[in-house]
Amino acid sequence: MTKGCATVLVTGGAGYIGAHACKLLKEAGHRPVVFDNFRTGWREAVRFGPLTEGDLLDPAAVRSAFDRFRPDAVMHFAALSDVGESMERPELYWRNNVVGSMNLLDAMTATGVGRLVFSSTCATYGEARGELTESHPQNPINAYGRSKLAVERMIGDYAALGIETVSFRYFNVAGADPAAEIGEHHEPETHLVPLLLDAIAGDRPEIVINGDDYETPDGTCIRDYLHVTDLAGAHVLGLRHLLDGGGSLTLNLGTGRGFSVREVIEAAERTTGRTAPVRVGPRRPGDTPRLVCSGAAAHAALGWRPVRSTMTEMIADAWAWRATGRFNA
Ligand SMILES: NC(=O)c1ccc[n+]([C@@H]2O[C@H](COP(=O)([O-])OP(=O)(O)OC[C@H]3O[C@@H](n4cnc5c(N)ncnc54)[C@H](O)[C@@H]3O)[C@@H](O)[C@H]2O)c1
Ligand SMILES: O=c1ccn([C@@H]2O[C@H](COP(=O)(O)OP(=O)(O)O[C@H]3O[C@H](CO)[C@@H](O)[C@H](O)[C@H]3O)[C@@H](O)[C@H]2O)c(=O)[nH]1
Repeated sequence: MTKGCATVLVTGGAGYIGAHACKLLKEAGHRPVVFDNFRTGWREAVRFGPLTEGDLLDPAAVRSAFDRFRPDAVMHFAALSDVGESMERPELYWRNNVVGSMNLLDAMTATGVGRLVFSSTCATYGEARGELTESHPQNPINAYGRSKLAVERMIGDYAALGIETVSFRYFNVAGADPAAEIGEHHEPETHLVPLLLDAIAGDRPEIVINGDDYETPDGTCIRDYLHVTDLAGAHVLGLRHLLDGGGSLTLNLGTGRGFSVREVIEAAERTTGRTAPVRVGPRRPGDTPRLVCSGAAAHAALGWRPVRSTMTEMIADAWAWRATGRFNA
C-alpha cells in the first residue's frame, strides 16, 4: 500500500453497486480488482481496474485471486439479492451468500487480509418496530434476509481470527452514475425504479404495484431509497476508516425519508414528464410494509451524508443512464 492507496478486492464488482464503488475507489486513488462470476453482473461494468473472473463457491479461485493481487482490503458485494426468488429457491441463497462468504473469509484469514467492507441489508431487520436504528432486533422474513444475517453473524465470529469489518445495512438503492457511465441493469429486473422507467418508456406494458392493502397511508409499501453514488461514497469512507485502524462497525445507510410505491411512480412521472401505465397486483411474498432508517450513526462514525439522494435526482440519473442504451450485452 502506497500513501494510503489500497488494492481492494471487490467481489461482485461487475454488478450494479459494486461497479459504482469501483468507480469511486479509483477516483479516490485506490486500485479496485473485480472478482466476479458474471452471474448477474456485466463485463462492460468492469472498467476501473483489473478483473479476476471466478466464483466464490470455488475456494481455489478465491485463494488464487488473493495470491495474485495481494489486496490490502476486501469489499464484498457478491450475492444473490432477489427477495422474491429467495422465497422460491432458498437453497441458492444459502449456498451462494453464506458458503460463498465463508470461502472469502477463509481466504482472507489464510492470507492475512484483515479488512472487510460488507454489503448487508435492511432486509435483515424484518418487520420494523418503531425507529430502525442499528440496535433494532433482526428477525428477517425472507430467505435472502436470513442468509445476509447469517453472514453478519459469521463475520462477527471471524473477528477472533483478525478480520475487522464495516458492515453496511443498506436500504433501497436506486439511481445511476451521474456521468451515465454505469447504471442498474439486471436480467430479469425486479427492482421498482428500473421496471417503472421501462414501463414509462414503453418497453414494458405496465408497472404492477405489488399490493395496495398494506397498513400505510396509501396502502403501498414504503422504502427508504438511497442514490447508488451516495452508497458507494460510504464504502470509500468505510475503507478509509479500516485503513486508519478504526475497527469494526455496523451501520445503516439510508436517508430517513420513506417513499411509497405510489409516490415513486408519481415522482417518476413528474421527472420524465410522461405517464406510467399502472396496475395493482397481489402482494409479493416476503415484502414488509415499511423500511426507513436514518443515516445518523453513519454520519457520526464516518462523516457520511447523502448528497444526491432526492427521488428526483435518482430518477433523473437512472433515466439518463437508460437513454444510453445501457449495457448491450
Ligand atoms: N440493490 C439494492 O437495493 C440492495 C439493497 C441492500 C443490499 N444490497 C446488497 O448489495 C450487494 C450488491 O447488490 P447489487 O444490486 O449490486 O447486485 P448485482 O446482482 O447487480 O451484483 C452482484 C454481483 O455479484 C456477482 N456474484 C454473485 N454471486 C457470485 C459468486 N458466487 N461469485 C462471484 N461473483 C458473484 C454477480 O455476478 C454480480 O456482478 C448485494 O450483496 C446485495 O445483497 C443491495
Ligand atoms: O414491479 C414492482 C417492483 C417492486 N415493487 C415494490 O416496490 C418496493 C421496492 O421493491 P424492490 O425495488 O424490488 O426492492 P426490495 O424488494 O425492497 O429489495 C431491495 O431492497 C432491499 C432493502 O430494502 C435489499 O435488501 C434488496 O437486495 C433489494 O433488492 C417493494 O415494496 C416492492 O414490492 C412493486 O410494487 N412493483
